[in-house]
Amino acid sequence: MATLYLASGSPRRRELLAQIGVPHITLIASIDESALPGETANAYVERLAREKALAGLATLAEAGDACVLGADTAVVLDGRILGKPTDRDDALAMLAALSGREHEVLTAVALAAGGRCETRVVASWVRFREIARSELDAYWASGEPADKAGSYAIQGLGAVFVSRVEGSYSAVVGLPLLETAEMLAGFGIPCWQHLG
Ligand SMILES: Cc1cn([C@H]2C[C@H](O)[C@@H](COP(=O)(O)OP(=O)(O)OP(=O)(O)O)O2)c(=O)[nH]c1=O
Repeated sequence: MATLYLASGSPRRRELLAQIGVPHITLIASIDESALPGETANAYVERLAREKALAGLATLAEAGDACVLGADTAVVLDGRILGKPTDRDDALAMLAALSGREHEVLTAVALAAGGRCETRVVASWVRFREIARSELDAYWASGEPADKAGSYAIQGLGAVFVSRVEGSYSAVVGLPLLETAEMLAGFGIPCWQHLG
């Protein structure tokens, strides 16, 4: 069986892969996350996931039978990509824009091995209730928004803002587990390995 590497610094992605019983080794592969001029959100997350997987593969001295997984998540509102906030003002502006509205969450997964690289993009929709100004300040002070796309975490304190989710909950957190399991199977890597 191929050895799976996860090209990600995200603790959420490590936990999600572990949740479905897929052993892996974490790699750190840094890439430039800026969007290209005119690039759609869909094309953006797919490109970043692919670049993370390929950059991860390139760090391995001996690629052998290695398979590298890269992923990227973006929140999309009115066609605008909301990535991780640069600072407090940026986070509060994002959360105020998301307040009382529905937005799309796009997560792309890429698997690279040998000369092969496959990608999938999963779309989900999340609706927020109205958020009060005082809640925005308190939420920022919790530290949770700082490293999350769209400045919130559905799996954390941010859950109190979420009135509705349609699509893949695990994709919103950072890795669509159904689609990831299907893709891994195509590379000969099964899930539930902890069951023997
Ligand atoms: C919307 C949302 C995002 N997120 C997180 C998932 C990702 O870690 C992050 C989006 O940023 P990404 O750039 O996709 O990922 P990352 O920089 O954290 O990790 P890496 O590129 O090394 O894989 O936001 C949540 O944890 N919960 C949520 O509800």
